[in-house]
Amino acid sequence: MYRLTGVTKRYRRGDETVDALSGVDLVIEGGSQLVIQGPAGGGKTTLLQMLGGLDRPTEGSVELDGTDLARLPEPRLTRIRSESIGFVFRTVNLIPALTALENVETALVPLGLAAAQRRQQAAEALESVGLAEHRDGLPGELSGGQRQRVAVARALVKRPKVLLADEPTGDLDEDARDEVMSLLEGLWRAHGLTFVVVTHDSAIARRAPRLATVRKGRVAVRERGPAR
Ligand SMILES: Nc1ncnc2c1ncn2[C@@H]1O[C@H](COP(=O)(O)OP(=O)(O)OP(=O)(O)O)[C@@H](O)[C@H]1O
Repeated sequence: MYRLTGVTKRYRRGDETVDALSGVDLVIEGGSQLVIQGPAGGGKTTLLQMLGGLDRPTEGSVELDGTDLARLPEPRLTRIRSESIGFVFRTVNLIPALTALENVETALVPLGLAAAQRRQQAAEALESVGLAEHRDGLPGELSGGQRQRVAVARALVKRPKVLLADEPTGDLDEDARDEVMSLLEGLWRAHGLTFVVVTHDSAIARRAPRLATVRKGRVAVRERGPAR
C-alpha cells in the first residue's frame, strides 16, 4: 500500500521554480488499480517517478508498505526498485542485440539468482505474456505489440508487488493497444499487483475502478467501484 503525504516536487528552471507536484496526499491500497489521467505537463510522470523511487520529493513522504522511499539511502532504494517495483514505459527500451528471453533475464541480474534459475523464470514470464514461441527472437524481429509484451514480462519476471506503467500503449496501434492493456489488466488480477497506469486511452479510463486526474500538480481521485 502507498501512502503519500504532502508530496511536493519542485524543479528549478533557470531563475524560475515549477511545482510539478504540489502537496499531494494519496493512498493506493495494495492490490488495487489506479488509472491516472490529466493534461500534458500536469505532473503524471512526476507522480509515477515518486511512486517508483526514481526520484525524491522536495517535501513530503512516499510510504510503500510503511517504508518512506523519500528518505531511504540510495542503495536500499535501488534494492526496493529492483525487487518490488516493475516499470513499463511508453517507449519500449529492449536491448536490440539480446533475444526476448535474454532481455527478460536482465531484470533478474541485480537479484543475484543463479543463471539456470534466471532462465527458468524468464521463460515462465515470456509464457505468461503469450510469447513462449518467440523467446529466441531479437526485438527487431517482433511487432511493436510483441516488443511491449516482452517489456511487460521483463517488468514482472522478478515478481514485484507493484507495477507502474507510463502510457504503456502510447506508441502502439489500436489492436496492439487493446492486447497490451488486456494483458496488463489480466496480470494485475492474477498476481494481486498494485497497478498504477498513466494512460490517455479513454476506454481504459471508462472501466477504471479508481481514476486520478493530475492537473497543475494536484491530484483528484474518483472512486468508481471495487478497487480490486
Ligand atoms: N526534470 C525537470 N526539470 C524541470 N522541469 C520539469 C522536469 N520534469 C518535469 N518538469 C516540469 O514539471 C511539470 C510536470 O511534468 P510531468 O512530466 O510530470 O507532466 P505530465 O503530466 O507527465 O506531462 P505529459 O503528459 O506531457 O507527459 C511540467 O511543467 C514539466 O515541464
